[in-house]
Amino acid sequence: MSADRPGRDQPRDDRRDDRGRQRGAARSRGQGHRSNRAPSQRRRSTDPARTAAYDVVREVDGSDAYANLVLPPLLRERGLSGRDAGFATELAYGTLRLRGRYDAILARCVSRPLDQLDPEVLDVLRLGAHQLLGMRVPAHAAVSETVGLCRDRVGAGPAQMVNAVLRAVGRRPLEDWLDDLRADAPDAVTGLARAGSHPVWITRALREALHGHGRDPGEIADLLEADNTPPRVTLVARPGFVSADTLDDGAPDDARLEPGAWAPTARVLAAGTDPADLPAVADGRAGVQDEGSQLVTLALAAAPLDGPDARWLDLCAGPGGKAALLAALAGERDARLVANELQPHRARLVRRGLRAVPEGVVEQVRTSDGRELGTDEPGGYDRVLVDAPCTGLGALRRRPESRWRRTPSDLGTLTRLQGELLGSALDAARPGGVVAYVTCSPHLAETRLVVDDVLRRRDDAERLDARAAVRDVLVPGADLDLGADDGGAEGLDVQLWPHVHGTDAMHLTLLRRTA
Ligand SMILES: C[S@@+](CC[C@H](N)C(=O)[O-])C[C@H]1O[C@@H](n2cnc3c(N)ncnc32)[C@H](O)[C@@H]1O
Repeated sequence: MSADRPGRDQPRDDRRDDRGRQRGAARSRGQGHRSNRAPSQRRRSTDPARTAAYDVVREVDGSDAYANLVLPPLLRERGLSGRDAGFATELAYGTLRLRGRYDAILARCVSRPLDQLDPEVLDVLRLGAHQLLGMRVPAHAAVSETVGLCRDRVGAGPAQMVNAVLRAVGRRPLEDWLDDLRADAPDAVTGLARAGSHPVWITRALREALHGHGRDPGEIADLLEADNTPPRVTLVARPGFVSADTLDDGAPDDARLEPGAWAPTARVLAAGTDPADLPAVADGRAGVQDEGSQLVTLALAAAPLDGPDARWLDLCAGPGGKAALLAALAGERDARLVANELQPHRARLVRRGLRAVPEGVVEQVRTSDGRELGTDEPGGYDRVLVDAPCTGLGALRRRPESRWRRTPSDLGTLTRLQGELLGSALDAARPGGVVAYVTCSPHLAETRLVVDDVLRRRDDAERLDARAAVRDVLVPGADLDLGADDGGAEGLDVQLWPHVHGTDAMHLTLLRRTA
């Protein structure tokens, strides 16, 4: 992070001084005046970017809010943009993501158990730790600004303790701390979890998922690190509406797009460009979509099919990214799409996502329980997508706080629902029709085991080669490493990984309805 080294073209008011503080900005907003209080009572006016990050972290930790919903309006409200907005975002998101790692380090520097600290003080310490160990802010700036933040937002009482603890944290480089965390853990998985900032149960599940999906479980450290790295913004050019090559038509001069690694529809947007500034995104011909999501959708559309190919169903469509790509592909083949979603507000998002699609292509956006659709319309569809509600363990890099909110008990309810939705999707497919079972989680209970369980209980469905279907849609020359092929499900299903493919950990099983 170079927030302390501004670029040449940066307006002077936005620059930070060598203490990591923003020069002049507080005063220019009337926040830098001297207080009448005695010096010991005086609250320091702190950097607005750090204050914003603190307020976001508090909202998320104290009120169960979602960082991606709290941060953007808060930045707008406070007039933070450019480097300050970038600094606040990196500080807030990084602190939330790496909370487990920092707590394990702080526990060694604080004389009492962390759960005996006020939650506000603990969040201040985490923010300080992230500046020291995760952001390359000079140590003296990180400590003094965080102590100032503590005085300003929490009070003078704990400031001395915060000062002492952060000095202790900053005395050693990150790698030394991580070596200690790994060495002192009761077992290897706990060491990996602490150093890689994931709950132990998720670390264990991801390790098992690597093994179960044909990869080396030793890749787990790389996977955890990939989850700690914010993804770049990937766009999808929806075929028939805009080509990937012309996606930047009418875009601001500094918008730069690079080809995706796998999907011909994908373009990666340079940091700092707002996707909404691209006309094609604004009018719905393109959208923001992970490349893994694009690949599984393209693969469903490309899967071999005998007989009619006229009616497609997206059973769990909200908020509508895959439905919009499916509709574009359906339009090119004179097929029609029905998009179904349980939640009315998410069904509205689906309609909005489909705004560029000509009316005849979308037969209906319906709001109903997908578990009933197979009974309501048995055999009515040629291609069906079940992008099932899941733990989202494949998209942890996108949602900084989500790993700390999920619990193993979520799995039971979700896997039951996933099985019922897949059963309904198979009922809705005509004999010979194709069903794609997709999750944004690699957890074996949500992927392999759900499919195996459904297949065990019925004799009218068979697994197809999803790997071949994905390979058919790749950009020419792309070599997608999908792990070991043991001749069973592992050789047919597709499991993508952030540390290998740079995508979310999307799972795809393709099935054919046989009778
Ligand atoms: C993983 S999301 C789908 C993402 C979507 N395919 C996309 O690409 O934007 C799962 C969706 O399933 C919906 N859902 C949950 N239970 C459902 C049910 N019983 N029937 C239909 N949809 C359901 C959720 O509200 C959520 O919008």
